[in-house]
Amino acid sequence: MNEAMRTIRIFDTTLRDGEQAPGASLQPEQKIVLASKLAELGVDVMEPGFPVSSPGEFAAVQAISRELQQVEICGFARAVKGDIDAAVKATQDAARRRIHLFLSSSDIHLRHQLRMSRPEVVARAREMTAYAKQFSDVVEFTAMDASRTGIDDLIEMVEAVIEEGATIINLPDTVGYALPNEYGEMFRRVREGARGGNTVEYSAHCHNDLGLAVANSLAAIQNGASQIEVTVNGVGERTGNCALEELVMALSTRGDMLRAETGITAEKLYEVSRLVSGAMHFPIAYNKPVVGRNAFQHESGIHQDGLLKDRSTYEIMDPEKLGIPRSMIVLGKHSGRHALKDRLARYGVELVGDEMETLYNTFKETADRQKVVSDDQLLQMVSSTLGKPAQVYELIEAQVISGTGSSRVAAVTLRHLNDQTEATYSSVADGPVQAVISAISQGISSDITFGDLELHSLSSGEDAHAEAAVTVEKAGKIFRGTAVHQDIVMAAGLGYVAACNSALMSV
Ligand SMILES: CC(=O)SCCNC(=O)CCNC(=O)[C@H](O)C(C)(C)COP(=O)(O)OP(=O)(O)OC[C@H]1O[C@@H](n2cnc3c(N)ncnc32)[C@H](O)[C@@H]1OP(=O)(O)O
Ligand SMILES: CC(C)C(=O)C(=O)O
Repeated sequence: MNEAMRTIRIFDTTLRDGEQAPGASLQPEQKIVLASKLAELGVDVMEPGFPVSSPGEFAAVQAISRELQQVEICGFARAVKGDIDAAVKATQDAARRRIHLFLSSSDIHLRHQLRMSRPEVVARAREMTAYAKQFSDVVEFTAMDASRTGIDDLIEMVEAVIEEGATIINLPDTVGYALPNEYGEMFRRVREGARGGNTVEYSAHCHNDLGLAVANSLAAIQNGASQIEVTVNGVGERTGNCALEELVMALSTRGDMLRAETGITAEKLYEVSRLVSGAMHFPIAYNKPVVGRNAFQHESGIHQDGLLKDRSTYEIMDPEKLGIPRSMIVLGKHSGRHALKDRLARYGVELVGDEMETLYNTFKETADRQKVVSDDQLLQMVSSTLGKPAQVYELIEAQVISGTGSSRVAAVTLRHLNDQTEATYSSVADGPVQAVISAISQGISSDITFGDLELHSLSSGEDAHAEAAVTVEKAGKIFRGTAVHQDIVMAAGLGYVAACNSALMSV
């Protein structure tokens, strides 16, 4: 018989440990917006900051405690009265709150950072836990650097804080050093070996220095942890923390083996990931699990063929269930005829026999010279194969006047391929890309609205090329267009026109 499913509590520390990543600092107003999105996502506990660390941090934790009554709020503190007082005060108005205090347990930290003896540290842990307990029934105690602590020393500290009323014991892998079997074993030994060890809840908090944060968190779950501390996109100190989206999807995808689930609404994962990335100005790696651009995109013909026959051949999760717009096929030099035919069919184009072979050969020659082939380029190839236009709009020219003043002036020329007319449009905006997009919009059907633009550099150096991916919306549906150009403004304009062509020609 299958083991019963356990529910794992998600403790989100994006706004505390996540924000400790160099360059990730957020303003209190940004924290408030992100906190409400995290609450919608369904996190169980939220650590919105470190109240004693600055007036802004205190204000953010206080505002979030007041506004988000549906989530348990955590006040973070060193084993110092002043820190606990600040955490208590900042979380005063939360509907449910906990005090989270931490103190190092490893010899390395005791000797080199705290410069305290073990008896002194254990006494401090006791005293501060008892102090925090006066203010909150729920007290989480973290033995910092637990994974590099001798097991007897760790058990001694855990027993002391349990006696003083700690209700949750967090055993972090502070420096991302542990291996999954060691980390899991530590939880088992503390749980079974500490006096009162079976009366408290256990939490894992893992860092990703060796790329093991998620694996270690799963090992902790398999050894009794019922709370996992995570951050969106895995942001955090150094190489970051256990990524919320990766842990959640590992549990949901491999629930058959892990027998544990969370209360996270998977459909919101992608949106929250993008919001955090935007607010922190931290781009998401293309190959990042779950939310990275390539997580559900395929360029190889054999994979594309399998996916078109049945997506389970090469995908273990459904991107649409994660709120990720599906665009699984990317055309490039590794693509085959099945993928080409599928893409053409989206535009109502069907080529057979020699025409298909001609297009395929042109496609491969072009693809050999560049990273990816955009839809716009493909449709141009179709036009030359058939000897007649296959797109609705073509961007003939785009010019922008930039300068030190506050506005940019753009002029674009569009050709309407059905009747071969050309027209020029102009616009003024704050930035050059905005000016070009706005000028193009004037010549495009009014039922298409601009959605989003992502610009990336595909290479570095003087001949660097920009890749633009643009989305537009028509009748509630999203369409995407991509373009590559040495001129960043042209790349954006061509990508926009490609997206509009997709919207107009899509069947
Ligand atoms: C693994 C983690 O993520 S731990 C959290 C790390 N996060 C942060 O540090 C972000 C916010 N920090 C800050 O704003 C500041 O460091 C503050 C306000 C907390 C402290 O600032 P300062 O008082 O100027 O101290 P500073 O940061 O230079 O040094 C840390 C001090 O805390 C002590 N300390 C470190 N951890 C603890 C702890 N858990 N309990 C008690 N004291 C501690 C250190 O030993 C050192 O003490 P010392 O001054 O006696 O040598
Ligand atoms: C203090 C704890 C929670 C921590 O952030 C760590 O050990 O990395």
